[in-house]
Amino acid sequence: DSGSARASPEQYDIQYLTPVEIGTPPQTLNLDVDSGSSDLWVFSTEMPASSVKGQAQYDPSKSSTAKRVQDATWNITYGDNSYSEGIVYKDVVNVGGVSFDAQAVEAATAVSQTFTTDANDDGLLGLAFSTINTVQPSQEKTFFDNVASELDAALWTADLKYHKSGCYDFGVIDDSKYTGQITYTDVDSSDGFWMFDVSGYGIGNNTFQSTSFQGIADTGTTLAMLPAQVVKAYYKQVRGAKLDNSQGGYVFPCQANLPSFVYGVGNARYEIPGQYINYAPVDNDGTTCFGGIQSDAGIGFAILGDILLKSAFVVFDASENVPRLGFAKK
Ligand SMILES: O=C(CN1CCCCC1)Nc1ccc2c(c1)OCO2
Repeated sequence: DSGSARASPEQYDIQYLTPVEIGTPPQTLNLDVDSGSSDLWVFSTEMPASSVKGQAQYDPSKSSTAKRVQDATWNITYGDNSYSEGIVYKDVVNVGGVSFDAQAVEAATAVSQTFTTDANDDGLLGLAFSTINTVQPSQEKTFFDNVASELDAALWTADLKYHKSGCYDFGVIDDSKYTGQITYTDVDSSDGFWMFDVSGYGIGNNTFQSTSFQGIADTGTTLAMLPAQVVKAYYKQVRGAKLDNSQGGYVFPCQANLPSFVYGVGNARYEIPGQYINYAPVDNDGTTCFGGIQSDAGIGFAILGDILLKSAFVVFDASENVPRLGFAKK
């Protein structure tokens, strides 16, 4: 079995949304596929109308295959302090043609303001490791863990794009989506994340610095949060850039000509074009812009979010004893 689903960007590529069919007859919700968390949760008819502003809601009462998981609850707080909680059903879930008939569908009963204000995002589909799923008293499995044994290969791939729709594929590596070789590197999943070593970095055409640091491949995070010294060195190359704590990070004149950012995976080198690093204006007249590369200070590891992931074709491979990540140019 294998399948493919669209990943469509919201404004500024803040996140990418993927249509997911839930229940019988299928209810289609647009979810944020998030390799940085492991709960599949949805806006639902179980939450107060005041916290729903345009989102599609999962209605278990309209699904003949929905079964309540008695006494099960969940609650999750993300790195940006957004929050959701609720109850649990088992139901059919279909992503890009890959289906599982008893997936834990976590129906929200409450969400934080940031979720309510994003009318297009109907919930999340977590693809990190099931060890950090938040359902209590019995932890549930991610969609990928549930379907892995049925897939032609126990892997999924991310082909995110700059201001364009891309794809998440399940069970197959589509060789037409990348060029050259895929470079693989081992994953340390002990914290539940797709965590690996970045082997170094380079700024524009400057010499590559072979200084490795740990990071997680996180499709659910917009920006690339990197070690403070790396970020400082990058913006030193941008005239007019400054760390503006009132904005929450480095900003620069929107007209700035940004250098590219090179990152290493093993002996391979991948480049984020400078254009990708001009994330979005912070003011209405578009004079000051917010950087797509920011500091990971206080997190404990780097977060390789969409700004970085969209520069490559990425393989999330659980087919061997040790999980691994593959990167290829495209
Ligand atoms: O919170 C997220 C991503 N988050 C995923 C769920 C939807 C809303 C965005 N990323 C994140 C992860 C670690 C962080 C952080 C942000 O800010 C500081 O540390």
